[in-house]
Amino acid sequence: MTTLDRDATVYVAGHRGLVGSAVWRHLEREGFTNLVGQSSHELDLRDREATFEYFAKTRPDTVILAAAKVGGIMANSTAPAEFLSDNVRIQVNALDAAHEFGVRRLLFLGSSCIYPKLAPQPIREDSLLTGPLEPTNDAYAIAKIAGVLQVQGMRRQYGVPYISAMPTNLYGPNDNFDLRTSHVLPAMIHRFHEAKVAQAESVTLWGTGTPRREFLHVDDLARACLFLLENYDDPAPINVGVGEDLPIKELAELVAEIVGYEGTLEWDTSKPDGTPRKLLDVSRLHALGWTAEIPLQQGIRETYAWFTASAM
Ligand SMILES: NC(=O)C1=CN([C@@H]2O[C@H](COP(=O)(O)OP(=O)(O)OC[C@H]3O[C@@H](n4cnc5c(N)ncnc54)[C@H](OP(=O)(O)O)[C@@H]3O)[C@@H](O)[C@H]2O)C=CC1
Ligand SMILES: C[C@H]1O[C@H](OP(=O)(O)OP(=O)(O)OC[C@H]2O[C@@H](n3cnc4c(=O)[nH]c(N)nc43)[C@H](O)[C@@H]2O)[C@@H](O)[C@@H](O)C1=O
Repeated sequence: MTTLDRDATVYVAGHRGLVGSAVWRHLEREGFTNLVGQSSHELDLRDREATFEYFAKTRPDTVILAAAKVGGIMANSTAPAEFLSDNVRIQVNALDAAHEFGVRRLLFLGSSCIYPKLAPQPIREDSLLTGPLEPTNDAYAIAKIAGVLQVQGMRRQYGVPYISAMPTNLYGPNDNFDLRTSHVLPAMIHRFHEAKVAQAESVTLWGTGTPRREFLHVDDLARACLFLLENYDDPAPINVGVGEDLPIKELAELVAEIVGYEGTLEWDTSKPDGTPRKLLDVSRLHALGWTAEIPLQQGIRETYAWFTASAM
């Protein structure tokens, strides 16, 4: 157990995004006084020289690497070259700069999609690299796997206590609600809200509705990030999830009820389903003493309230 110095410089890379903004809020609540962040316009982490200059100037003590090119199933499957290239460049530059400028603690965020498409459920950390990937996000997964391996390599070669966490599907305030590029939960909130306002008779969702997914509120993830930085120091990536999943069809019914949409659901089966199931085994995290706290229904209610307030 290492208690992070509340006055040390902590760089939250991606601090305006879903995860980075939640991490920032949590660290502020926990008394951190010297948080730093840059928008992608101020610092494009794909630019190696600019990244090294920023680290040289800022000299962070701790880094949470939540900057990435991120998107839902369609964004991933239609722009694989960008998902691979952007993410490899962002993480290689940030990790190299962290080592060069003496960052003491670093958390790299991967994703549950790095595991094989048909991994035994719930998915244990040691399933990594045991089978073929899900084709709709294989490019992104390969980039993230490279990040996990770089962190492991840096630990072995330089002896730095850097770690990797693998969150399950996330949701919450500051998510991307764009109907083409978002993940399923923000897409459903947006679609059902629009349909309620327009009094539409039906809403069309993607795929068959049969795949199962697990959803973690981003405020829970933010708590887990600090917890891991203070309590976890191992080369193996660690899963972060709730330990429960549900079919997309049931999620749709739940979101429709919360939003107050009473029309029917249609399924566009020309759109991809993705992996049939992605439930993380969270027993290692539970054994360390951390569990998720925000129930799905409450989290969706709060996210819907945030969505309507921010759309005003
Ligand atoms: N959302 C999810 O369901 C999941 C996310 N994760 C992981 O969590 C991390 C954060 O994801 P999330 O918060 O959802 O994503 P968001 O898209 O909400 O945020 C991504 C952030 O990265 C920044 N960013 C993107 N490209 C660059 C760049 N070239 N240079 C500098 N900054 C950049 C963006 O900055 P700006 O806003 O200034 O443009 C933004 O703040 C990622 O590593 C992702 O893989 C893992 C599992 C699930
Ligand atoms: C976090 C994770 O997220 C992605 O993987 P995913 O879980 O498959 O992504 P998703 O949230 O977009 O979809 C989940 C399920 O939901 C169905 N679905 C229904 N209707 C809509 C809909 O309207 N939009 C979306 N996006 N999906 C829909 C959709 O067909 C699929 O069956 C990867 O990018 C991966 O890289 C990654 O890291």
